[in-house]
Amino acid sequence: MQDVHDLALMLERHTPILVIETHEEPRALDLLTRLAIKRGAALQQWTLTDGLRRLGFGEEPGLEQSEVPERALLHIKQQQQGGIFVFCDLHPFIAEPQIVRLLKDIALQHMHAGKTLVLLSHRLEVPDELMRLSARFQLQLPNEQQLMTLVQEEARRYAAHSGTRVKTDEPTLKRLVANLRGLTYSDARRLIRGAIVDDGAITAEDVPEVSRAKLQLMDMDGVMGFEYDTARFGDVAGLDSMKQWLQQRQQAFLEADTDLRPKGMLLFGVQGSGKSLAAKAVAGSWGVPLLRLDMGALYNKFFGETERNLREALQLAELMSPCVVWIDEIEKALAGDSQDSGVSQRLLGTLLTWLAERKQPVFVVATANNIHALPPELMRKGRLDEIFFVDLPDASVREAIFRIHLGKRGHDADAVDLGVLAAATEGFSGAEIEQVVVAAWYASAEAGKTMTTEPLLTTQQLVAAANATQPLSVTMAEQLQRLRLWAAGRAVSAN
Ligand SMILES: Nc1ncnc2c1ncn2[C@@H]1O[C@H](COP(=O)(O)OP(=O)(O)OP(=O)(O)O)[C@@H](O)[C@H]1O
Repeated sequence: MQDVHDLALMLERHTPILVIETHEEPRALDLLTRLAIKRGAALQQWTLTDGLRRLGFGEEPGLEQSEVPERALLHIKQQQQGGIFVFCDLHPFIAEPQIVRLLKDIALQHMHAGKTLVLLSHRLEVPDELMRLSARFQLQLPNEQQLMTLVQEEARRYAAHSGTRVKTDEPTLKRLVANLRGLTYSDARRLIRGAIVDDGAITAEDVPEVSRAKLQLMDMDGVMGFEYDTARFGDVAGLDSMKQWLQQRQQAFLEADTDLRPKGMLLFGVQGSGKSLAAKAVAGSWGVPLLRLDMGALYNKFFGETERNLREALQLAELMSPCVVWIDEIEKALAGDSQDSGVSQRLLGTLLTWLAERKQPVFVVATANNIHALPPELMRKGRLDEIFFVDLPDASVREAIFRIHLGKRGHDADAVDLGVLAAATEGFSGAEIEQVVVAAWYASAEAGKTMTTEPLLTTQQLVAAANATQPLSVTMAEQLQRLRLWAAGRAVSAN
């Protein structure tokens, strides 16, 4: 097994403290036990509940019953015998000065007494004093072949238990296995089991469910969210040049080598012009998961660890690849002010480095309302592939938006005069047109005094709803003009 071999190599390099960050404690202990047996070394484990005890060669309770880590460490420091000492619950105590000193004392005995400490926790910040005495070891994650074996094992188990074979098909199985990449053995097994037991089959519906569960397991919930709600290009009226640009890149995104793969795009424009809808449509039309990165939550949830968490979120996106990562209102995180002590600058650095170095097919769709707040470094050619300006829809696109939203609510768009509606909604955004349809629906429901039967909307009702609306382009005419001026020559029109 590769892990035992790698771990043995680390011990041979005389590393006094090994740090293993994992949620798979039993697997790590099993590995250490095998290693200890192979080397004929004594193995002791400390936990908060059982104190120190011997592992691997049969248990010998009462070695040092202390649940207090200082006493266990002192015991190890004073004993003559060498060996491997695994501390499972040390993370809450690791920063305490006595603990640091004792760990250091034992580590310094490493060469002559042959004592190796292993710190095993789900997460562990090693204090600076111990940095040079320690090395991190990462348990290997299962590759696709091993994941496929796990699926087969679970399918056999289910069949033996229920007497029926698990139904699935080759493409779904492949997508499921691809979505399990990056998970530990035990987490992958749990998700596979969950996918099978509900209906005795691995179906297309299990794939997004597994992606969502995986995101939760990775503890990025809130910062990186899985969006079920994707769209298709057919749901987006207009934006033809952007759609064409994306269609030309779909194949390269899914199949090309790293250098040729498209990286992403920035969409900016007035509120409600369909930027978010377009981000959803990229994922839906390309048939890949959509992850939403909430830059605001990065700041709030992990105060003081913002860049590290952005890095982790982006690594996670690679594990979820191929996927689209949608960074909504990117200016909110990157604009920066005198108060943030350079965090936004460092976040930008982290994002740009990742964009340049990322290995997996992850397509970024960043959306922004206020382009003036964005740092010029992000706008430079080559960072993202293109910058699109989403302007207000022209008359023909307004007709198409009416058609989509009337259709969505069960109304026949051919029963109204779309030309008249387009003329009545000059300067309206897509979101405002949708609101006109919704408002007219309520008004007509009110007229018919019933909410249960679908009222038939008339052109007049829709025009009345439009006339009662003051579009943002009127109240924010100046900002819109500034956006258009900035876009000229710097961005491509998405429309
Ligand atoms: N071009 C369009 N075609 C169809 N529907 C549209 C279009 N533009 C906007 N809409 C409708 O308006 C809703 C809101 O638009 P969306 O949230 O995508 O705009 P946005 O530009 O991201 O706005 P914001 O900047 O306020 O987040 C969409 O969910 C959709 O229903």
